Amino acid sequence: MLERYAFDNICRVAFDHDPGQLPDGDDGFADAFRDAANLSAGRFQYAVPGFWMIKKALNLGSERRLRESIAMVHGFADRIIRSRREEMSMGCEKHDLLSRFMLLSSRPDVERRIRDEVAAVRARRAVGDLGRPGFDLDELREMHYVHAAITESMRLYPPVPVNFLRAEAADVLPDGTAVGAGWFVAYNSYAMGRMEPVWGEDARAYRPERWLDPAEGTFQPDSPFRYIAFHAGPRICLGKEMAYIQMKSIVACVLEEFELAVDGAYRPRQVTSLTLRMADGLPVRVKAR
Ligand code: HEM
Repeated sequence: MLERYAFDNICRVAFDHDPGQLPDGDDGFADAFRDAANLSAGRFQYAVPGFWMIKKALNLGSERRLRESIAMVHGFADRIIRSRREEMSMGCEKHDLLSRFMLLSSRPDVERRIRDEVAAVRARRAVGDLGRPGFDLDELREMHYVHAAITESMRLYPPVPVNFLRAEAADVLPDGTAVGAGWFVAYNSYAMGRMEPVWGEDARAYRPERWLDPAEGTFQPDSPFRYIAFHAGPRICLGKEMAYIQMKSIVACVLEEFELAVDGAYRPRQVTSLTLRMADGLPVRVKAR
């Protein structure tokens, strides 16, 4: 559900199109996009590296499906671009906002602290404004613990778990490692988020407090080269701040209204794709408060 929600929202921002994946819509574009991402990621998993090139040349199996999915995605994008050009030539443009969901690790103590913080922010409102649904930008900025809880979730479960870049020219990495022209350089954010040399002995523990100033309780950002979930350097994610606003807003609004219970014994099967996904979703018991 969270994935379908994220997809609807990113499409609203990028294309001003609602693929209607929520509540349980069916959209050829969404399926084609998902297939294209999964099949491209699958190219890295062949026992014989580069075998996909032969399948591609012969237009067989997964490569044929990938070609069809990409054609559908391109066709969709071309139609959107054409219609936007027409709209712009007629002098009308539309603007929209993006939301993006994330998975919050289920821990009753964390959930309680989030609720306390959200309630405290709401309580600071003027009396006549107390019941207004949602939170404005300033209120979201005051939610340091929510910010820390989300950041900590993405340290352990980065939405982009592995990232590959291709060196255009020969180069040398800061630690002296030589990289040849045309080489692929990959980093594994999922592994980095769990490494003791990077995060200390409690690297695998979900501990939002590690992001908070002990005295002030305010969020303390870390170097993007260490906390790599949004990439780092000149190509760092451009939507990071927007993503936080939306994730915080959703976490605050959902936890204000509902109690969520995840079966601690359930181990979701993670899928290797361009983004970190769970094969069968995450069953959650939801109770109105
Ligand atoms: C939790 C949410 C998000 C995560 C974890 C995330 C992560 C990333 C990562 C790792 C990259 C680098 C990809 C690469 O260079 O290979 C990236 C790039 C980018 N992201 Fe995000 N992203 C998120 C949300 C968003 C949102 C909401 C937007 C748009 C509003 C966005 C816009 C972009 C753009 C435009 C780039 C390309 C930047 C460039 O290459 O110069 N992202 N993101």
